Amino acid sequence: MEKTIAVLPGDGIGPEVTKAAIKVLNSIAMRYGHTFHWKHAEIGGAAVDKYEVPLPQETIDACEASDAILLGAVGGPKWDQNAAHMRPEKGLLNIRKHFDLFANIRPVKAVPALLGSSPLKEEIAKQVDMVIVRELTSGLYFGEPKQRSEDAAVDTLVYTRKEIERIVDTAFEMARNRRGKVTSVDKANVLETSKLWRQVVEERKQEYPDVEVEHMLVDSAAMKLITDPRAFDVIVTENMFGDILSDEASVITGSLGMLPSASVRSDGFGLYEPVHGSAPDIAGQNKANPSAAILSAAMMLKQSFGMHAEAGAIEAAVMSVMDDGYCTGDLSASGNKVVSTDRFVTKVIEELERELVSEHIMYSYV
Ligand SMILES: NC(=O)c1ccc[n+]([C@@H]2O[C@H](COP(=O)([O-])OP(=O)(O)OC[C@H]3O[C@@H](n4cnc5c(N)ncnc54)[C@H](O)[C@@H]3O)[C@@H](O)[C@H]2O)c1
Ligand SMILES: CC(C)[C@H](C(=O)O)[C@@H](O)C(=O)O
Ligand SMILES: [Mg+2]
Repeated sequence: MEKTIAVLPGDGIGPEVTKAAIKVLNSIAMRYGHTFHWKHAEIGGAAVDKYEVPLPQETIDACEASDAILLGAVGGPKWDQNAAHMRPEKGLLNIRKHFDLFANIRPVKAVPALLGSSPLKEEIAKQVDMVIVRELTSGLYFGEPKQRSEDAAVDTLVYTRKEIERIVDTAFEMARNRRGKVTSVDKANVLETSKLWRQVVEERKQEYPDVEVEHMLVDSAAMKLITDPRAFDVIVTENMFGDILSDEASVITGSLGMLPSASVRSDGFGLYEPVHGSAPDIAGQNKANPSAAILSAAMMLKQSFGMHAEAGAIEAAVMSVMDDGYCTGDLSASGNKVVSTDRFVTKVIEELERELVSEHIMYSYV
């Protein structure tokens, strides 16, 4: 197959982990006979510096001319004092909205070689296998009015029935292909948007009689994620709750640097990015864990291009390098050998080039 991929490295460790993902994808292209064309463009702080906007039209054009988008991370102290419309994060929010990427899929699965790095007991962490389905283009991030004066500030939480229906349907479809359980997380004891959310889940569940549904308040869900994460299969929730719960869930796997994500719309077009941020504290030091970016690239192959075997090969290669005892500094507690970002990527590519690599599908989300 021939595909064009827009690459938006962004800021901090974004360029380091994106470069790693591209190396892995080039190795896949060689092995499976695909051609990937790369269209590099700026987003976030890098775009603010060059174009004075966090999402320039040039970047939108590059993405529109591509089959999928691969993104690193945005943000950093250099731009933290910027006005809201000039913040790197605004570029990320705008690109999600522009392309209507309403479904943010964040799979969380225990990695056997990293159980020693999980803050949870091994017997709990090792059975974790869930997907967080986060609504990404509405809610508190986008609601109007959004404004600030000297003595007061306003953010607005709005959800329409249609916005809730489409994300809830995404979660039900996914649960059908997994263990058949959806946990809808809200704050229906306080928020009107959550009451509508809960009502829509109740209505939509009539179409999915084979799926078990439970409702959980977000504070209780945050507690349960740590005490009994095995109880979750598919979690569906609104934008901000999903942001918070996914960082919390990520550390069960040992590190935020492990968690990939896909942000997709109904026709399969998507943006793929690690869940983590630009990690300014380790940027430019060849220390970042590239796994989340590499596994996000695997999600792209599977979800946007239907390349299931190729995605499975990448997931297997990353796991195999960890099984062989290699990791980056964020996972030093696992007892594995700490190597640089570059060395880790070289190891992954060596695994991919070994004919024996098993094309084992680790994450189940499509
Ligand atoms: N999707 C995104 O682009 C995204 C996501 C989250 C935060 N951010 C932005 O990133 C900046 C920094 O935010 P933060 O510090 O709160 O969150 P962060 O995710 O960047 O970092 C949190 C901690 O995790 C570590 N970490 C994160 N990714 C890692 C990796 N791949 N390998 C090893 N260690 C890793 C960092 O070193 C840091 O100690 C902010 O400007 C924030 O807005 C961007
Ligand atoms: C950087 C920020 C705007 C973003 C979000 O909150 O969505 C990030 O935390 C994420 O999880 O992708
Ligand atoms: Mg986040």
